[in-house]
This record gives sequence, structure tokens and C-alpha cells, in this order.
Amino acid sequence: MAVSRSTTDRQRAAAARQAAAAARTTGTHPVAGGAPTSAPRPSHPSAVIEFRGVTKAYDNTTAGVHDATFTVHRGEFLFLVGQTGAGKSTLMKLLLKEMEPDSGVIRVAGRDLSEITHKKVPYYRRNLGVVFQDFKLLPNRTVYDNVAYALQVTGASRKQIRRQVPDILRLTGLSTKLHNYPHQLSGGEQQRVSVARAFVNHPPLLLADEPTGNLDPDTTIGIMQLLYRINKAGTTVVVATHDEGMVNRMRRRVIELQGGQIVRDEVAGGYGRDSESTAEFGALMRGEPSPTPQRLRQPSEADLFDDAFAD
Ligand SMILES: Nc1ncnc2c1ncn2[C@@H]1O[C@H](COP(=O)(O)OP(=O)(O)OP(=O)(O)O)[C@@H](O)[C@H]1O
Repeated sequence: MAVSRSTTDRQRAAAARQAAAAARTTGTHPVAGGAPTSAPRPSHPSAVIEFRGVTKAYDNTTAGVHDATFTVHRGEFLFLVGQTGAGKSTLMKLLLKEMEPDSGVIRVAGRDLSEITHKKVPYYRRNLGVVFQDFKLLPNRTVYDNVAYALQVTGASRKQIRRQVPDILRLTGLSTKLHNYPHQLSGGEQQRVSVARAFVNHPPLLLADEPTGNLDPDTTIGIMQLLYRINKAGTTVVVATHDEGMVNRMRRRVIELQGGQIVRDEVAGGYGRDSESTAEFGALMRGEPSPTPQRLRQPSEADLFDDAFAD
């Protein structure tokens, strides 16, 4: 299937340079374990995720992901979109090393995931923040303990935990809910706890699979602001979603899957194909004003990075 390209190679290279520059100024660190000097080099210095001809089939007839090739650079924000069954979760599971590809190579921060032994997988995953649609919180632990637990497993000291947990709970607007248990929280609050837990280690890579799937539109905006803020702090963010509003508002890179294949990869795309961004790009090329400026502009700091959310 043909891949629609609404951006030129030059635009892509410029975006990569921008991401690399952002990463330099924010001081992000390498993922996949190992000291920077001993870590294998990615094919591009700022590449965080590299898929090269990756195929994963569940059986002879069901392609989870088929021949996927793409690179995500440090500091990028990527949406994975596609209809149900398109392969988004499969791609996430491959990244988490919950399953192995049948063929192709997946590298994270230059490290070939096939070379990470079973025993080392938990160490690899410590570099990843993960957010799920169903939150996956520990039901018999408080908000504070759910977040603290993520630090404990990495061997953080009590002092670190006492410093970092309140910080992240403030950032996520949960300071007044420290002692609540998950069942005493709304869906949006539970998802904020799950984002806090994913981000408390300041991972270089954050993966979110349908993070707003169970939330109403207003709560979705709160989660979106958080992800935006985390990305601004230098973390590379990958979000698999059906949330058309979120994708269209944020205007970040979009990869669309269909039947396991990548059918679209846009630098600042919308949820649907032939989206307004294509129209806007055409208008820009013709030197005309943007056709729907309100919906197409990149969100400003004022739109998303407002302090109303932090307490
Ligand atoms: N464990 C499994 N065994 C067999 N087939 C599977 C398995 N998991 C997924 N599939 C199939 O692989 C394809 C891709 O599924 P995947 O869950 O990756 O899609 P998705 O884009 O995440 O869908 P959704 O948006 O509904 O979560 C689908 O056809 C699905 O039925």
C-alpha cells in the first residue's frame, strides 16, 4: 500500500535536528541501560526508536505488524493511530519486549532488543514509562505508595522517594489525594496517578496505550496537558490512540497503521487521512492563508502548559 507523504525529506531532517537540539538542551539521557560510552550507537545520533522491516504475525492469517520501518528521534511526540485491530498495541508490546518480532530489527537507543536477555528485560523496562487505558494501579496501595513503588523497584533511596514523589504528585495535580486509594478516585485522577507513576523516574521514553480511552473530554485535556508537559521536559512520548480530538488538537507526528502496515507518516498530522494538515500544507505551498487556522495551529504554551493544572 502506498504511503502518503505530506512532508519533504528536508522537513523531516529539520525536525530531527530540532529534536536533537531540544534533547541537548534538556539533557535527556540514553535508554536501554548501560553507560553512554558503552551503549551501542543508533544509526542516527538522536534516534530513540528504530523499527527496520519489523513483522509480527499472530498466525498465518493475522498480521499484527507487517514490515514496519520508522525512526523516532529524541524529544519527538508520536501518535500511533488506526482502526481497531490495526496493530497499534502489537507495536507497543514489541517495544516493551512483551513479544518478539518474527523478522526485522527493533532498536531502542541503539540497542537491538533481541540482544536483551530475558533476565535483563526488567532493567530495560525501567527506562520506559508506561501508561495503559485501564490504569493498572495497585488497588490496596494509596496514591503516594503507588507512585513510590515505581521508585522503590529501581532501588531509589528513601530520601529520593520522599523528595520525588511529592514533586510528581504536585505536577500531576494530586497533592490533595496522597492518602486516597484508587477506588476513591475518579477515572481521570486514576489516570493521572498512572502518568505520575510512569514519569516519576523521568524515563527517556514514555509509552501510552489509549491513555484517554476511559475518560471524558475534559479529563482527556488534563491528561493531554500532562503528556505535553512531560514531552517538553525532554522525554520522547509515543501515544497509541483512537482519540481524534487529542490528535487533532496537538498536531504532532502521526503514524497511521492499517492491517499492520504503516500507511501514513506525517510530521504534524491529524487523526484522519487527507486531514486538514494536508490542505494546510498545500495552502502554504501556494502562499495562501491556512484554510482552517484555528484547528491547525500548533498548541501554544498557553493552550496546554497552563499552571491551572498543577496545585
Ligand atoms: N494475542 C493475539 N493472538 C492472536 N491475534 C492477535 C493477538 N493480539 C492481537 N491480535 C490480532 O492482531 C491484530 C492487531 O491487533 P492490535 O491489538 O495490535 O490492534 P490495535 O490497533 O491495538 O487495536 P485496538 O485499537 O482495538 O486496541 C488484530 O487483527 C488482532 O485481532
